[in-house]
Amino acid sequence: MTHKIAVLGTGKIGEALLGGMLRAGRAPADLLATARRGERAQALRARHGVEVVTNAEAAKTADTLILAVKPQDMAALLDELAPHTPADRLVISAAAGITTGFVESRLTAGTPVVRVMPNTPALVDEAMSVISGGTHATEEHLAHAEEIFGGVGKTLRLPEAQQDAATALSGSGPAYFYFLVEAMTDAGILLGLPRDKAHDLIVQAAVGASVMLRDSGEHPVTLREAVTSPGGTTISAIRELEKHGVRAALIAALEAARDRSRELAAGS
Ligand SMILES: NC(=O)C1=CN([C@@H]2O[C@H](COP(=O)(O)OP(=O)(O)OC[C@H]3O[C@@H](n4cnc5c(N)ncnc54)[C@H](OP(=O)(O)O)[C@@H]3O)[C@@H](O)[C@H]2O)C=CC1
Ligand SMILES: O=C(O)[C@@H]1CCC=N1
Repeated sequence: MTHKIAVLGTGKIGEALLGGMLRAGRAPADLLATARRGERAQALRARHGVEVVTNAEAAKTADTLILAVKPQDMAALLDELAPHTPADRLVISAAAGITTGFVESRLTAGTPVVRVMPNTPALVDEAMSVISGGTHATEEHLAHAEEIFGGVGKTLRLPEAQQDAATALSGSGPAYFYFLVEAMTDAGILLGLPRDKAHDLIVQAAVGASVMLRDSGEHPVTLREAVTSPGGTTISAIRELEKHGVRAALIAALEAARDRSRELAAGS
């Protein structure tokens, strides 16, 4: 029997996962999607060739349900799903803050639930997905989640207590880098470069630095020191970053993201 996977609430992250599963070789017939609006359903069918069904149909038909609605929409979705979801379905929640306990409490007792925090580089198969199991999730369920999310990048298992922190680091992480690129491109404008050239210079510096961080095995401090020539340009910039508290700002920013994830768990 083929294993059917449904994405429920196919927005930005849901569509990224859907596309990734297709690139990884799953047949469109083995995938289902759900959407709230007709035009969204139409666009998903046109772009991916998958069937777009109701949430109830997805719960009845698919073996694995990936819930990708906003945390604020999760309670309503679970209440809609509960009467149609047999306890043998694997339910994977990708929502920030939402605990496996919350999902379990709204579905049939014994339903296996896995919490996953992916990120948008799933679109280019470079996601980081952090995986935690709920009360009834077995090794087999976790391995199945790893197989799905491993198709769009790296996976890491962490205790659920660390999911809010992981959300702050890797879930939201890409946004911080885009923000830095945007700010550094503005700096290029100030220094008199055309915007498109400034953008290209910073993006390639970011790509090069990212590949070195990932592949060189060197600590970031070592890599930074190699750029920082005595009496040179880099240390003049680093002094300004330290003077303006950029390290403290980043620590505070990620702490705020972690706290927001906790608030979302509480339904606010
Ligand atoms: N964006 C990201 O980088 C990441 C997001 N996440 C998590 O993924 C989830 C979705 O985020 P994101 O993709 O950014 O948000 P989106 O708003 O793009 O996606 C959510 C989608 O769910 C749809 N939806 C809401 N309720 C229902 C319902 N009852 N039935 C069917 N579809 C429904 C929405 O429809 P409509 O279009 O009508 O609003 C929307 O298309 C969140 O919980 C977030 O925490 C996790 C990791 C990274
Ligand atoms: O901003 C958010 O809430 C979601 C979760 C992680 C990334 N985006």
